[in-house]
This record gives sequence, structure tokens and C-alpha cells, in this order.
Amino acid sequence: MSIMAPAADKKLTGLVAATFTPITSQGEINLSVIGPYIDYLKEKQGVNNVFVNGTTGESMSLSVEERKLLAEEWCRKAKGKMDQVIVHVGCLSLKDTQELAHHAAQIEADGIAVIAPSFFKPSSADVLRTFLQEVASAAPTLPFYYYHIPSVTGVNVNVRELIEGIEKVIPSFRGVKFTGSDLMDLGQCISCIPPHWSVLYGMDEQLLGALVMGVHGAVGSTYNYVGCHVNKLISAFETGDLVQARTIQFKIQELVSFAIKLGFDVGVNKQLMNDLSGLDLGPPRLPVMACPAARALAIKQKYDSIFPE
Ligand SMILES: CC(=O)N[C@@H]([C@@H](O)[C@H](O)[C@H](O)CO)[C@@H](O)CC(=O)C(=O)O
Repeated sequence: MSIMAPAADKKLTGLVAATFTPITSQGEINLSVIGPYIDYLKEKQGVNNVFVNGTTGESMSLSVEERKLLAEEWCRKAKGKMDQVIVHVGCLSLKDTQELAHHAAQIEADGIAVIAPSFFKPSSADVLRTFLQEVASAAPTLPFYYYHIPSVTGVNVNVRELIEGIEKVIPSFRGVKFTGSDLMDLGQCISCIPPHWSVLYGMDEQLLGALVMGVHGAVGSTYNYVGCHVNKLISAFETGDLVQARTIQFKIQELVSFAIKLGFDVGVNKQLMNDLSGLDLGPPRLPVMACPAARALAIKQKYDSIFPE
């Protein structure tokens, strides 16, 4: 297959669900759930974009081949249903990352995102920019996003510094998925980017602060099951109803802080999603541990009390 330009290089806005990877009880990826998962996100949550093979999707615990199969199925099943499928292609190895970037172009993903390599870490923003440039060269027509998540990668470059002039070396650069709490850096990114780029925020529990700063959308794990509420938060913010926007944000903070006290990792999050959505996304993959049923149940009960039907 030849590398195709994306159907439309549309600005990425609104809510983007960072998807879980469906896994069977035998530990294999389970492609059969992806179609129903897309329908659920669209119909029950009003979420029309997905970010696949990211942190929530346990990408770093998947093989390159598994990531290709998953990306392909997400793109195939999302066609005509989702607005955009962004495929995270970051790996520890530049070669693997380039291979996945090239593959994402072949399967006509709407964009790719790349985290900083985190075993041998880039020593500066310049080095990271060079790494990203090498990745983008494998898929030069595909909208490209830098995925900033210092709490996981340990790479805490100043994003404003990283993106300064980046379009000269990565013409396909379209923005940043910013999972960090440095609102000064976030604001400085937003204030310097061209209008067709997007900055998407990645800390669901403090999205409202980022909306005030001017983010164009949000990528997160909780939008898999609180997307319908967060869509209302965004609408309230856009119409200037800050009281309503805060009320919803505070509810999400209450849920997330309750979950964090019980140990809110991808395994717990995934089980909560299973319980709330009725989908069977299975267990996580080692080293992430499956969630004890009682823990997920306690968080679900908290969810039910915060968001009664
Ligand atoms: C560190 C982490 O996993 N952050 C999540 C958040 O959605 C997070 O689960 C949420 O804010 C609750 O803390 C996302 O930013 C991750 C994400 O978008 C991804 O799966 O790639």
C-alpha cells in the first residue's frame, strides 16, 4: 500500500478518548471489541475522537506487530463514525517508532503522536526535536503531535522551547498533547502556535484550568466513561457558565481523588471501564496488575453516587 495523505487535515478539537487495549483472558489482544467500543464512545459518551495505543492503551507493553494490528482495526472500524483516530507510535527505539509512523500513514490514520523515549532520554529540547524530526520523516504527510507526559517518561523539557520553529524541521507538526501541570508552559505554547495547530490537555481532573488557558481539546482516559459529563463541562465553559463548569469539574476531581487513594493505575482504570461500560476489555498486561474486584466496585459505587442516573 502506498502512503496516502489524510483525507482531511482537520484541526483536532474537543474530547479525545485515550482508549484501553482490549485483551483476552489468555493475554492476547482482542480486536473483536473495537467495533462495539467505538459505538459505545459515540452513542453513550458523545466522544468522536480516539487516541489509540497510548498510555491507557499500554502501548509500551505491546509488541510492534500488536500495535499495528490494533491501529489498523481502530482505523477500519472508526471510518465514517469517528472524526479522528490519532495513533500513538512512540517506542524506545527510533526504528520501531518510524516503522509504526510509516504504518499509521499506510492505514490512513488521521495523525500520529510521539512520546519522548524514556530509557535513554534526550538530553535537551534540541535532541528531542531531532528525534521527533526523524520520526516524522517516516510519515511526512501525517499530522504530527508531540505527546508530553513527564510524569511517565521522566523527560520534562520545556515544551514552548521544543516547539519554537519546529514547523521548519517538521512541516507536518500540528500540536501537542500536554499531560503536565505546568500551566505557564502550557499557556506559552498556546500563545505562540499558529491557528491550525491544537494543544490538547491530558490531566482530566484539572481540564477547566487548561480551558481557561485556551486549550483546543482534551485527551484522557476518563473520557471513556465520563465523556458525556465533560462534554457538558466544555459547553458550560464555552457559554460562560463557570458555576456549572466548576460543578462538573469538582465531581470529576472527587471521583479521581477517591480512585487515587485506592491506587488508580491502568489496571484499576480498565476494570472501572469494564464495569461502567459493560464492554469486555479484559485485564491489563503485566507488569500492570489486574484490579481486585472489590476495589473497582468501590470506585463504581462512588461514580454512581456522584453521577446518579
Ligand atoms: C498519566 C495518565 O495516564 N494520564 C491520563 C489521564 O487521562 C489520567 O488517567 C487522568 O487524568 C486521571 O488522573 C492520560 O493523560 C493518558 C493518555 O492520554 C494516554 O492514554 O495516552
